[in-house]
Amino acid sequence: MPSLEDELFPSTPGKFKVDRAHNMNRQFHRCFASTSTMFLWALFLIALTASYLSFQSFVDSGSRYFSASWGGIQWEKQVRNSAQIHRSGGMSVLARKSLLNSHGILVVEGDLNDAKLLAKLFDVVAFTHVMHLAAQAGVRYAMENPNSYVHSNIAGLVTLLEIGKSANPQPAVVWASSSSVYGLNEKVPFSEADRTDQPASLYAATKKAGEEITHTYNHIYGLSITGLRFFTVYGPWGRPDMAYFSFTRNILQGKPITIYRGKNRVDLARDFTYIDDIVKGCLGSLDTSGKSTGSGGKKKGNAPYRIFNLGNTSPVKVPELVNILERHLKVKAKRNIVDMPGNGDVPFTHANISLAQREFGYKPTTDLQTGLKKFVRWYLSYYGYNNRKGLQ
Ligand SMILES: O=C(O)[C@H]1O[C@H](OP(=O)(O)OP(=O)(O)OC[C@H]2O[C@@H](n3ccc(=O)[nH]c3=O)[C@H](O)[C@@H]2O)[C@H](O)[C@@H](O)[C@@H]1O
Repeated sequence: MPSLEDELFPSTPGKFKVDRAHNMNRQFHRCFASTSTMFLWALFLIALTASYLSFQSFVDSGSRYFSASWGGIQWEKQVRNSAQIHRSGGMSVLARKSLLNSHGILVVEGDLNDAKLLAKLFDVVAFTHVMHLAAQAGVRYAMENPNSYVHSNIAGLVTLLEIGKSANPQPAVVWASSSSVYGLNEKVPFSEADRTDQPASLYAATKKAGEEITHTYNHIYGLSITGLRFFTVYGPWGRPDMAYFSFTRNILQGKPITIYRGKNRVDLARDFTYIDDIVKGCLGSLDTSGKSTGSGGKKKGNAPYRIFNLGNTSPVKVPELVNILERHLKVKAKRNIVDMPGNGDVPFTHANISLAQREFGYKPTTDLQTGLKKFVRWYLSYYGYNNRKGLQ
């Protein structure tokens, strides 16, 4: 009898360490920020994979992480209906699984490495765009489970690109790269043309490899490619492994938090970017993605190959992040300050977003103070802390 862990996680090595306290009887929610923008494309959102998503939140302890099977006339009909191109106006929602379902958007639970499933989906629907957000994410976990990064971020990406290049019509592909590709780059703020040949972690190296691999599919097959370098995304429904999330949990539970400090005791800093701003960047990328030129694996002309930074352009030091959380939670953190271990972390990130601003008007509007307030409000309500006195 497979253990609950096996039930919850796929066959791939990509086991993301989920805090089981979050798991127990939590409804499976695949979550994205909601947006009022209308999707005018038959969009294939690859938000499920053998490992965790950038915006993955909680998995129901009772349900299977992957649906047992797919296919058949009824299933194909559901996929087709769900991918119908709607006329403009109205609301298309990227949010929780149940909400997606209530808007007639079918969520197909499957493994990014399942080439048969992806081929079937493209056989059933002529997708015009793919928004590929699935990955084994996380800088530090790569040292514990390196194969899961290769499996999802390299093999999984190639599986998707192979299906995309053979599709007719070929979709335009927008996918999640990472600010971590800048690695040990010291020129700030980071611009897309800066050095990215010194990744500091295996995770960053697989994202950099993804940029090179997608370039070959653009060059050989005419796939339109847009890579988005996300800068430390945070917000409601986020990832429990990330600092802002795990710090909130520990502060509320009275447990200590570990704050890494760089060389010469310098504070680390990140260009934290709120999820709603990231979603606007994703939508802007889809709107302007340009068409793939090939079909059935044959290139018929040059197709766009683009890379954009999606950041907030104002890095904040990690200790300041903790100060803001303490203010919103009205609880003092138990700080344990240690020198940054050699775990692939970089001292700072800082995005130059002028390219995305020029190309599709990307403009982040949520500062960290405001974004963390929204996150804390969501966290307290989702985990039922609301009845605590004195907490907002
Ligand atoms: O920008 C990105 O592309 C990356 O952003 C995050 O990576 P990271 O910035 O390391 O985010 P956190 O893990 O939340 O760490 C934020 C900061 O807190 C620090 N930290 C983290 C954990 C901890 O226990 N203590 C601590 O001080 C980290 O060194 C870092 O400076 C995501 O985890 C990556 O998946 C993503 O690719």
